[in-house]
Amino acid sequence: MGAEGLRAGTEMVVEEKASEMSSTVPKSSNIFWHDCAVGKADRQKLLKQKGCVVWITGLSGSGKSTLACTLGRELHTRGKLAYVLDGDNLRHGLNKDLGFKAEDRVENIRRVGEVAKLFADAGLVCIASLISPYRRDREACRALLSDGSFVEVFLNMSLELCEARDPKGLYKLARAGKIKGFTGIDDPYEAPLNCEIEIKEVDGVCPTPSDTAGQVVTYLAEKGFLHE
Ligand SMILES: Nc1ncnc2c1ncn2[C@@H]1O[C@H](COP(=O)(O)OS(=O)(=O)O)[C@@H](OP(=O)(O)O)[C@H]1O
Ligand SMILES: Nc1ncnc2c1ncn2[C@@H]1O[C@H](COP(=O)(O)OP(=O)(O)O)[C@@H](O)[C@H]1O
Repeated sequence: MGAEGLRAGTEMVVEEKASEMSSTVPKSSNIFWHDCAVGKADRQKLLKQKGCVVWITGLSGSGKSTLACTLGRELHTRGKLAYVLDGDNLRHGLNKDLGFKAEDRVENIRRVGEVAKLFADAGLVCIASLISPYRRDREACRALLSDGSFVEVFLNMSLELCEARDPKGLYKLARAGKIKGFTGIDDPYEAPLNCEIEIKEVDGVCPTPSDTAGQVVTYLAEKGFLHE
């Protein structure tokens, strides 16, 4: 095969691989996918686990960060490598240029979805905890992962409960009109329609973080993510 034929063939493979790996068509042209000799399967073998994303969604105060950390610790104790991507924390760095208007939230979720996908590709259990209020954006993150490796956990706590907790005093500020566009008050939260795990209050009592983390660990184990 001449140099031209080889180049065309290589570009075709590169385009196929890139479209498999990326969510959107890149803006830049003349970019090429470069594969490495060590792949996801090799990393999973090394770690004795399978990469996946546990995506925790819910209102502010619903317990996302608490669950993310409890789950992270539980997996660590079991010798499984996990990493928490917390919305609040990421807004101090990667997403510090973003606010809370709709388009910023969309971009926030898109970026975290892509980062989570990289962590899963690295072979880790990536725990993402963000309000992620728009269904479409969560579904777009789900679509980035291969079948079954996006596990959506919905902390379905009532606004009343979250507002009563109000650990940061943000609901109080939102009610006083000092924060505009606060999720659940004057900005929407779209509940998942088909999440893998839904956590609800039972007789007004919320399951403990430890019980919920246990439920997620059981799910991950049953689906085969905690062994190679
Ligand atoms: N307007 C408004 N609406 C909702 N939340 C607000 C807002 N302003 C600040 N905060 C604080 O930001 C945290 C949510 O960040 P996220 O990145 O998870 O939000 S989102 O997914 O982009 O909607 C959220 O943290 P959590 O309480 O842990 O959910 C709040 O502390
Ligand atoms: N399962 C739970 N039961 C009782 N209180 C909880 C539970 N999970 C979290 N909390 C408390 O609720 C508040 C909000 O939790 P947090 O994890 O910060 O929520 P979010 O990240 O969704 O804003 C905190 O004071 C936390 O200690």
